[in-house]
Amino acid sequence: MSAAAAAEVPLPRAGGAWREGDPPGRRRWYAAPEPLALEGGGHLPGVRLAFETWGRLAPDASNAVLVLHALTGDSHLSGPAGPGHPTPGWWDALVGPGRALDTDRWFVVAPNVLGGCQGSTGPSSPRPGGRRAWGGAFPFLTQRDQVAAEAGLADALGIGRWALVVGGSMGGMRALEWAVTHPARIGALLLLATTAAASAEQIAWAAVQVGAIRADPHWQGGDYHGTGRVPSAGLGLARRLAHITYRSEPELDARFGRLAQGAEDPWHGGRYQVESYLDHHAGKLAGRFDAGSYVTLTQAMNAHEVGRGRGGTRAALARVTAPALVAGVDSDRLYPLAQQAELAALIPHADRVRVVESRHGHDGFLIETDQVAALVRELLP
Ligand SMILES: CC(=O)SCCNC(=O)CCNC(=O)[C@H](O)C(C)(C)COP(=O)(O)OP(=O)(O)OC[C@H]1O[C@@H](n2cnc3c(N)ncnc32)[C@H](O)[C@@H]1OP(=O)(O)O
Ligand SMILES: N[C@@H](CCO)C(=O)O
Repeated sequence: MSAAAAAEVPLPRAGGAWREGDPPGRRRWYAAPEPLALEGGGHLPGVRLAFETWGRLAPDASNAVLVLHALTGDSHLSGPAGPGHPTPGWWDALVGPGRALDTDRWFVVAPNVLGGCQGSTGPSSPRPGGRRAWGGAFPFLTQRDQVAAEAGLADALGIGRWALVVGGSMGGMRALEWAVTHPARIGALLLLATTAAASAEQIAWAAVQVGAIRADPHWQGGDYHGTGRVPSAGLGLARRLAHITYRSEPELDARFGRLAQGAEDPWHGGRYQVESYLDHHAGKLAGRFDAGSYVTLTQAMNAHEVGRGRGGTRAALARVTAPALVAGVDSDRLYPLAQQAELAALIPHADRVRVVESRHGHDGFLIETDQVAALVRELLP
């Protein structure tokens, strides 16, 4: 740990004596001691990552598990909603005594991604040296930049090697980058519903979402923070479109079919149930997420290509030394199983691709916690 980091933010140390009496899941911050050198050029000063932990770090720091969230997730992996946590933990069923990530045994760390808006530095954060938010001046980030920031957090926590790194979707992209960039720091790897590189179709869906946000007159080139006008209509449209891709056609049909929402009449300005459902998800996201972060993170996902500058996908994946499991969701139309099959085939110590059975599509990796727990238990017996 650098002296500068230690001086800025009180951080836990290996040894297990720290944080007696602190409730698990309390959000903390890591402040990077130096500006972060970015893959696309330039530096990002003042990097902070919000993170939460559960369990206790062993004296030799050998029991740490890193969990990396997806696009609109956060550091609140486990625990109830409360102050600072508008929603309950998004993988609560996996974390706790006796659960797959058994907190009597494992020290679980969940950071909020760099570029996000749930405590980590992102477009809505104050720009160092000024009083305004970064807004549209926030730099372009890649998954590698985000992992570089997370590596700084690991260093500061005294964690040289993770017993397991696990992530789904965008979190899976970062888990993969961890395993390729820092193979010696990974004891085991679990990749869920993710890919070696964003595909043309994934970029296409994402581009329409970014376009919807930028078309909102309140976007103002990303410089809307503090103006009282927020591009929530654009963000809501982006979420509606994204949410369709996160679920499966049979699920939507079985749940909503052609039914009208309550007493509404779709022939006379009313909505179908499925429209109301999308409106609900749009409103929820607009209430908890920053549009600038949505754009930054979406662009970083589009840039994801593990083979870039490493001689291609095959050569990059050959760097992974950890035993790995790669799983996809059978009904996922956004990250189809072929992408996970490719990863499983090319990662040297990966088992055959595993299939999470779910009618829920891509979101199955968040919903089918029993099946995900079984995969975690294979890697952390
Ligand atoms: C719970 C969280 O939001 S976790 C917070 C952090 N967020 C993340 O980590 C992002 C990942 N999470 C997500 O993307 C989603 O929230 C998921 C995947 C967890 C949701 O999955 P599911 O549990 O299957 O929820 P589902 O898509 O069925 O939506 C349920 C909601 O739709 C609402 N809904 C269902 N039908 C309709 C309808 N016809 N009209 C309006 N609303 C409807 C329900 O009332 C429910 O509302 P609530 O979530 O406010 O209680
Ligand atoms: N529903 C997930 C999907 C992204 O993988 C999220 O909002 O993060």
